[in-house]
Amino acid sequence: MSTTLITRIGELMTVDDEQRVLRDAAVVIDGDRIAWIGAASDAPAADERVDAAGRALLPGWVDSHTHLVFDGDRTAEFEARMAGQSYAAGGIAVTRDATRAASDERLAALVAARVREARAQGTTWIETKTGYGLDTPSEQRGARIAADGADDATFLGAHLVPAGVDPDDYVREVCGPMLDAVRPFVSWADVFCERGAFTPEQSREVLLASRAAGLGLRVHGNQLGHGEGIRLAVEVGAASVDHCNFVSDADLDALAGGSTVATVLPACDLSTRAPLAPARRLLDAGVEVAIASNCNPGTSYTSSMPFCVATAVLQMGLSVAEAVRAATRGGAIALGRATGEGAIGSIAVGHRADLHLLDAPSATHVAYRPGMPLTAGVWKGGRRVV
Ligand SMILES: N=CN[C@@H](CCC(=O)O)C(=O)O
Ligand SMILES: [Zn+2]
Repeated sequence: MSTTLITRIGELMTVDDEQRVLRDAAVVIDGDRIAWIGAASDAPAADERVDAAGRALLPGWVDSHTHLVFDGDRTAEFEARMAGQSYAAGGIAVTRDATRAASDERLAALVAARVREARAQGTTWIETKTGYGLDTPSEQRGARIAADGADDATFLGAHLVPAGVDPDDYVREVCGPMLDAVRPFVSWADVFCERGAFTPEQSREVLLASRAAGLGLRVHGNQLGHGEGIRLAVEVGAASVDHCNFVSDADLDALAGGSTVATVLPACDLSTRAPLAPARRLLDAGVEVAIASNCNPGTSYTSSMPFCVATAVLQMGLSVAEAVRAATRGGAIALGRATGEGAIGSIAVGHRADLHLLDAPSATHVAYRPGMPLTAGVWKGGRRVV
């Protein structure tokens, strides 16, 4: 297996247990793993040498929440929103129709193109969901395409009750034949627990059936108003509850007392003109916070993690170190992949060599120069992909 030395790193943000930041540092990649970290002056020789010339090196972004398996866009809905309308779950049906009409090949190509866009901005691990099929054959197809195109695949049959279908019948289908059909392709299940989507009771039913089928759990919760999504996520031991725009003191206590990550979605909050998720308050209460893009055609048509990190710093009150951690290690924790051999989201010996070289001397530039193309190189599993 060949080795690569990345040397003369101006700022190496490890996001490791001690949150170490090394200056004039080097990293050695061996195969798909990180084999060595230390001072550039002590670095061992390697087959290939990359001169970072003072640039910053970070873990690749871990985007733990996207919906990439779709066709069509929702420009008209976005324009209406910018003219004052509020977001409602019903728009999901527009994307469902466009997605069902697309061929398998076209959908797979769309997902691949979206993953390439994300990677070009430093994303090295990406989760994606079904949820624009909404019947058993279409959800199964979405699950297969999600599993082929992304690193983690999530079943979101409980995204919207299709018009004309009885909600209880639909929940029975999600928990029965649909779950059986997607099971070979996914390791996670998610539910949109919100007024206009699924009630807490329906959501609990879907989550418990999914857990019984061996899937890890995630919840879309408290996006459009106060409700039970966050507390339900903690109660069932979900790995993550995502959105969290409306967080009561009881929700905060539940999160602080549990192990569920609160995933905030800054680009979605801007695109829906929602109150920003209270990431500062969550961190201050000791809650593990992740940042993800929520790339989807309805509420957040971007996969730019640098944009999300910049927004978290500029608008949500996070420090650069907190935002970088949330967008790397936080996402890895939300996907159960932050520890052990081959862990992602931090730079440590034995972890996967998923790395992001910035065209800047420090990670601060991601927030200081928002919207600028600052990705100089990306390694995924030790292989240079950008
Ligand atoms: N809120 C639920 N699901 C997506 C939006 C889906 C859509 O509107 O197409 C989200 O995470 O924001
Ligand atoms: Zn989502």
